[in-house]
Amino acid sequence: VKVRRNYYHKTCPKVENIVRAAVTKKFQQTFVTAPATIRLFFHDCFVQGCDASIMIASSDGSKAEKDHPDNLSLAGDGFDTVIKAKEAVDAVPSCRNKVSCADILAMATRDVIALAGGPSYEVELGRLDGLSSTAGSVDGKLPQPFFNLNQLNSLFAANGLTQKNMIALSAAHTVGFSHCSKFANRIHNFSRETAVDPALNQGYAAQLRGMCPKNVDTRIAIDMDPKTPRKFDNVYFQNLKKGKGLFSSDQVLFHDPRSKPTVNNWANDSHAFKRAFIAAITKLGRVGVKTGKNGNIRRNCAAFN
Ligand code: HEM
Ligand SMILES: [Ca+2]
Ligand SMILES: [Ca+2]
Repeated sequence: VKVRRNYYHKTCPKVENIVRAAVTKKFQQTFVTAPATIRLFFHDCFVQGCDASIMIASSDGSKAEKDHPDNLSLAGDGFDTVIKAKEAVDAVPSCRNKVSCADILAMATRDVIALAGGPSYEVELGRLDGLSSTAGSVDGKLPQPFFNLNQLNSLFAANGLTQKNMIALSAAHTVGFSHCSKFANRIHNFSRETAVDPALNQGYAAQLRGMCPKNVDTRIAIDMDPKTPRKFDNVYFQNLKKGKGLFSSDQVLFHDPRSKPTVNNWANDSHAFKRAFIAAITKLGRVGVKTGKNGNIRRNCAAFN
């Protein structure tokens, strides 16, 4: 493991306080800060590792990761959170250009989870920023909402994460929004026999059809957790037990006998869930960490130095 606690102890000892203050301010302006930042961290870590490659803007000649179709629905507030926190860090003369964008994203993610009522944890630091970002590199690296358990497990295993880690991290869908297109197949044209996915709770399906009618405006997004959309809690698992998982990839965690016991456990035991989530997100933060010549500290998170 290359990342560790207190990495900036000498160079920028107050970095965690500086980031927390900037993130808190942004969170108070809009709740979307929380889900947008958490998802940004996930999409960063699964493509080329946790190296802020997701932050790079496309330039004339090359399309960057953020413009791959799987990343187009990342909310702008996540990017803005990292940029604001970086500005706050760089405003302190001794910290200027000493803290990586990848670490700022990891700290901001930790902070928004706590702000949304989720578990608090010590964040490991010491990631350098990556030196490449291409849309092509995203192909096949991110999970799709129609994935089954085997597909989910193999993609997470490719990043060193277990099925338990995957289930714990999926609970990030306890906050935030989804566009209607991401689950439209489950409520309008599921199969030749039935328009609505039989795994969906009937009442919930009717609600979803009301919020997301067939030719709904593509910009419409709805809460992913119908019960506590603004609280980072284990209600995600309680929802799955009621057939209220929004994506097939959520619902399958309760329907597949291999993952069902874990869902049942964490639906009943929020402390066990919190412990598992902390272990999983800490492991996620270690994926593909760059050090030495493989990275640097970007002056501008959206552009290479
Ligand atoms: C397990 C496989 C996963 C699949 C198939 C998946 C898929 C999706 C999809 C389709 C959306 C909706 C995007 C939109 O329409 O705007 C979404 C949102 C979200 N995902 Fe996932 N996701 C997965 C795992 C994760 C993980 C591991 C995390 C973080 C640890 C995460 C965090 C989020 C968050 C916070 C949102 C809400 C974003 C917002 O409100 O801006 N997801 N996910
Ligand atoms: Ca990355
Ligand atoms: Ca919730």
